[in-house]
Amino acid sequence: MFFCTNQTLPVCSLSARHTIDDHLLASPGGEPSLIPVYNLKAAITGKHLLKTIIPANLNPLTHHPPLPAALLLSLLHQNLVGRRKRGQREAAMSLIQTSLQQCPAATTAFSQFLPSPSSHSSTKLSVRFTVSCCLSSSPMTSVNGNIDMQSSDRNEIRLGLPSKGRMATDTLDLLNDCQLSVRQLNPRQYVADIPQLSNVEVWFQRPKDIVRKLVSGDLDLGIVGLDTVSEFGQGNEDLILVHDELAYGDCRLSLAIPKYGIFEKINSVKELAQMTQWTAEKPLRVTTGFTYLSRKFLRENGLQNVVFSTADGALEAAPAMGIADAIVDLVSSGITLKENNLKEIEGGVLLESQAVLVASKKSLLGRKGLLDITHEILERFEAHLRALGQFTVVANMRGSSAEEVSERILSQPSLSGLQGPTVSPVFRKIDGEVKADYYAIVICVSKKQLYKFVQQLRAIGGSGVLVSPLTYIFDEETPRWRQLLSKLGL
Ligand SMILES: Nc1ncnc2c1ncn2[C@@H]1O[C@H](COP(=O)(O)OP(=O)(O)OP(=O)(O)O)[C@@H](O)[C@H]1O
Ligand SMILES: O=P(O)(O)OC[C@H]1O[C@H](OP(=O)(O)OP(=O)(O)O)[C@H](O)[C@@H]1O
Repeated sequence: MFFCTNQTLPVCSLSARHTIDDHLLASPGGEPSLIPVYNLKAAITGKHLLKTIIPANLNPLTHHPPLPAALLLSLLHQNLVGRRKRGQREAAMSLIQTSLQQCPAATTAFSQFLPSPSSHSSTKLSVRFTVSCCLSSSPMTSVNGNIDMQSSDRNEIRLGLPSKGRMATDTLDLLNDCQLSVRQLNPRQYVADIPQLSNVEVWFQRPKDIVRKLVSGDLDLGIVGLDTVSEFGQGNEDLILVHDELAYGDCRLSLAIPKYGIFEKINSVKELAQMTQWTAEKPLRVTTGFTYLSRKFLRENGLQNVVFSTADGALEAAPAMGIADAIVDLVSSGITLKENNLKEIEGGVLLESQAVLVASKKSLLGRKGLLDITHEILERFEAHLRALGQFTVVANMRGSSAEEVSERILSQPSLSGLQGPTVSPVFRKIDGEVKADYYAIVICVSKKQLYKFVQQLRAIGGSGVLVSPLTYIFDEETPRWRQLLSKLGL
């Protein structure tokens, strides 16, 4: 990413590698279908495809007010190394050229950089673009090398999801289970949408970048582990937990020390802090990816003389390599610690973590439509997660009236379900007359309690028990929604 200037206008250039193979291959009959992608007129208003080539933190197409027509798409580098026939390549180039010619500024750039046809000799077609936008006013600033497009200017709501790692698949599964499937046109594309939620852009990012971008205002909502929010959010009050228990990504952030040597008899943080070894000259050496939380935790636990080092993974190797005395890392099964001769100690858990839905408070209060979208996502998550732990049980019970059957059921507190049983008569023809001497009961039962429930039901005359999974349980109003409104002062 780089900046350049022209004489009168501030110009920002972004470069992004983008392969056009997929668009070519996807088109019926192998004919290039580049016009929607590279037609600059369409690009200015049609946000859809140009997003493919624009990095997450700048979207000139959705910039509001709309950018002046001088959106400059310049073809910088062309590397034709694909399985393209010469005719197809030429057709593609001609389409690009036609499209670019619709923007006078772009035409110049294109003719400057268009490679000669003789260079189209390889077997895979890939093109690197630079997207430049010229602005008559300058809403862009450069902050630590990042471009700040005054993100509040955009109209879309942005949801950040983990692009890879442990959380990625489970997050998509959760959304899928809530009928909020993410539609990603190309696995290499970092932007996607959720057809059920209009005006929502999904941006795939590394978990820590999701938190950073929530803080910078480049994302509005995100799903990451609580550990990541706590470490990279660093207590920032703009970050609000909308749902703090999404029921996956369970792990704990723990301090661990070797089982051997000077630590053999150390079994608690208190004992670790009381060791006389740690001095200003020879401090406790801790390797962690969570320096913010670790520093706070160790200080609060009386460990003053500590130095930190970081690594991107496999931290458990650090003590055995002689690089560290202790580590602070995520643990779930504990196998990695065990296999590396390390142990957790009493009082050494910094944080219990699982996946959470987090939002920017500023966005919630300022971005049009975000509160409604957040409400919908929250309701769907809550309804799905509540249902996950429950079965619906339908059973028959002989009785003289619905009230009498209900009384029998309610006499057993564990049979009362969420609000109480639904009891309805089962009509049969008895001696030529339609009568109800059986009642069907419908109750929600915790999955863990199912067998005990069936036994109790039988004990009071239940029979023909049918058990089925539940998809959603929508409550009257989710307590988390009320909590969110109160955190926002609404
Ligand atoms: N062993 C584990 N068991 C369960 N959940 C874990 C475990 N390790 C990590 N997690 C959760 O998954 C999240 C992502 O972890 P992962 O290691 O995949 O991140 P990453 O994107 O590869 O991070 P990094 O950018 O540091 O490489 C963590 O923040 C945590 O919430
Ligand atoms: O308690 P366990 O079930 O053994 O899991 C713990 C390990 O899982 C995570 O690492 P990950 O596998 O994501 O690899 P990494 O070390 O490269 O981050 C974490 O950093 C631990 O190393």
